[in-house]
Amino acid sequence: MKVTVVGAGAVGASCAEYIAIKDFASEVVLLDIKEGFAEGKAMDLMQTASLNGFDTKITGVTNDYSKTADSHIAVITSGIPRKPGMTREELIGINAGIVKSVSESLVKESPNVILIVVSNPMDTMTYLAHQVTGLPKNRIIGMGGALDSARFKYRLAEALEAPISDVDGMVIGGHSDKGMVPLTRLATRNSVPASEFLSDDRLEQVLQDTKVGGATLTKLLGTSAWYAPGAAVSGLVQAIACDQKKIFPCSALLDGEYGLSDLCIGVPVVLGKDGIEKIVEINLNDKEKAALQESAEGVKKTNELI
Ligand SMILES: NC(=O)C1=CN([C@@H]2O[C@H](COP(=O)(O)OP(=O)(O)OC[C@H]3O[C@@H](n4cnc5c(N)ncnc54)[C@H](O)[C@@H]3O)[C@@H](O)[C@H]2O)C=CC1
Ligand SMILES: O=C([O-])CC(=O)C(=O)O
Repeated sequence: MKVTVVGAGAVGASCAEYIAIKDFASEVVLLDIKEGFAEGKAMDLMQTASLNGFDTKITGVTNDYSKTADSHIAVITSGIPRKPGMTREELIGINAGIVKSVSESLVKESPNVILIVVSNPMDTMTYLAHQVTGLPKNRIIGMGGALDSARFKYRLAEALEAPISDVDGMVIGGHSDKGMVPLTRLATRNSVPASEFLSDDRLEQVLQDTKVGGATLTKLLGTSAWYAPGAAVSGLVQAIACDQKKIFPCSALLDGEYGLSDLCIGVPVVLGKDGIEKIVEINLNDKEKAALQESAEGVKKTNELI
């Protein structure tokens, strides 16, 4: 199993590290446009192999797509991150051009590849990757919901004063400060609805904290987060590589599901060896439907900018 990660920056390197540590891929190719950068990151990571006990071979290349040939999965993290005070949408001017050329180059060398798009604004970049590559819709996946759900679980565990392994929850909708739809009604602590333990106000606070999860970290760090994003991507890569058939909320091209079409937005999907093997349609209540609809309108507005 060969995995390419484009962009050897904070998220790309973290993602390569988690993939390697889980030791399910034979090879990870890190590619960056900055001369020697991916080579350096790959060498540093390889020097953790004997310490962390993995056999995945990580190589780094400077913009040489021939080295990515016949990748099963490719992750696109190339592009600029936001700075405090910015929205993800403001990155579109620079990142759209990068995602377009990177997607084209990847597919040229690996026509059967499954693409995972991370660069922001992610839902629009996922839509753009569809437009420029024409790959079937199961083979382009946007990563946002897996990360947002991990942040939701973190906030739920904090509110419930419970271990994170005891809580479950999912975030659908666009990967943006306003567009995320944390499904508080369906959140649970060990199968018991979280609403049995938390007041409406506390659950609303969890929801709001989740939606600004990325912005909160960007303010603290001066740039956006990378550990949880890298771990979330590695989870998607593993689900595909190991044909796990796990459900993750991912940005998928919709064609009528949830009453939405012609956009990529976060919905629950089954991930397996063919990428998105199924879009799972869950019954939303009127409030959740309205929130998803509003989120979709926001994503469509951003899509108009490309
Ligand atoms: N979807 C999500 O949940 C998340 C998305 N992101 C997004 O991921 C992107 C990367 O974030 P970071 O890794 O923190 O940024 P970073 O600046 O640390 O790394 C980006 C890397 O991309 C490289 N790059 C730029 N243009 C390239 C090109 N044409 N070809 C190959 N490499 C190129 C840069 O040289 C740099 O090393 C940002 O757009 C950020 O907003 C970040 C976290 C979560
Ligand atoms: O906040 C950002 O800009 C990066 C990102 O998408 C996240 O960490 O959720």
